[in-house]
Amino acid sequence: MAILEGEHLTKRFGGVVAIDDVSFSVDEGETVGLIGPNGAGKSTLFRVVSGVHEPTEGTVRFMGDDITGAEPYDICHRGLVKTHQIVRPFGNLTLLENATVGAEFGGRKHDDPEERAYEALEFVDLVERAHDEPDNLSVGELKRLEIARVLATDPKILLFDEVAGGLDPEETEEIVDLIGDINERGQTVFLIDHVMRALMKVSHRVMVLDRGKLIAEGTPAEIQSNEQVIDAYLGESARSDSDSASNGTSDSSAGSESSGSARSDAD
Ligand SMILES: Nc1ncnc2c1ncn2[C@@H]1O[C@H](COP(=O)(O)OP(=O)(O)OP(=O)(O)O)[C@@H](O)[C@H]1O
Repeated sequence: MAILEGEHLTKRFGGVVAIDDVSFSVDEGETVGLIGPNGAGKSTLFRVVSGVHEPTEGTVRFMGDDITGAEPYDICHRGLVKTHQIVRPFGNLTLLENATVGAEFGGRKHDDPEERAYEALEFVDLVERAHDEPDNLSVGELKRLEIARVLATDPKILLFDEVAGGLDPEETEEIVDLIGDINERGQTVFLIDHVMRALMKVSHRVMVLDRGKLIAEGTPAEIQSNEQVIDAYLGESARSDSDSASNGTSDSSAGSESSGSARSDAD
C-alpha cells in the first residue's frame, strides 16, 4: 500500500521550474532512494512533500489523505518528518533536550516526550551523551542526533536529505546500518544522497530526477545500468563498474565518482 504519493507535482520559483510534473509513490515499509545531479530538484521535492513549500501544481497524499499545502507541523503530527540537510541543533540545549523538542513537536500521543527522546538517543547510540551539548559532537554524531530528533516524533515515514553527506566511510557505514535498522522495525524511508554506495546499499528502489523531471526508477541494479541515468548523473565509470561487475570483477553495489556529482563513499 502506498504511504506517500505525489501526483503531477510542479514547483516553480519565478522562472525556475524546480520540479516539473513529478508523479511517484512510496509503499509502506519500503526504503526508496532519490538521486540526481545538483539542482535536479530533489530537496525541493522533499520540501513540497513535507510542507515547507506549497506546490505550484499537483497533489501530495499521505496514507491516502490529501495533505497538499498542509503546514509542516501538521504533516509531522500525521507521521511524516524530514531531516535537515544542514544540521543545526540548539547549541544551548543538551542532546536529550534537543531530542525532546522533536518529541514534543511530533505531538502524537506522547505520554512522556522525554522518555521517547531517550529511546531515540538510545537507538542512535548517543544515550551516554544525553546530558552533553551538541558543540562537543563530531559530524557523524551530529547526524545521528538529527536522526534521533526525527525519530522522537514517532514517524511512519522518514525523509533523509543527504544524511550521509560529509561523513567518513566508517561514519557512513554506521548511518547505513542505522537506516537499515529503522526500516527493519517497520518505518518507511525516503532518502536523498550523493553517496552512491550508501544509497544503493540501503534502497529497495531508486528514483532519478534530472532537471525537475523523474527520468527513471527501478532497483539499484537497474538504475546503475540505465544508460540515461549514467549519462545524466552516474557518469562513465558507472558503465565500466557495471560491465566489470557482470564479468565478476567488481563490486556492483558500488557507486562511482563522476562529473554529475555522484560520490563513492571514499569522500
Ligand atoms: N527557495 C528557492 N528559491 C528559488 N530557487 C530555488 C529555491 N529552492 C531551490 N531553487 C532552485 O530550484 C532548483 C532545484 O534545487 P534543489 O535544491 O531542489 O536541487 P537538488 O537536486 O536538491 O540539488 P543538490 O543536490 O545540490 O542539493 C535549482 O535551480 C535551485 O536553484
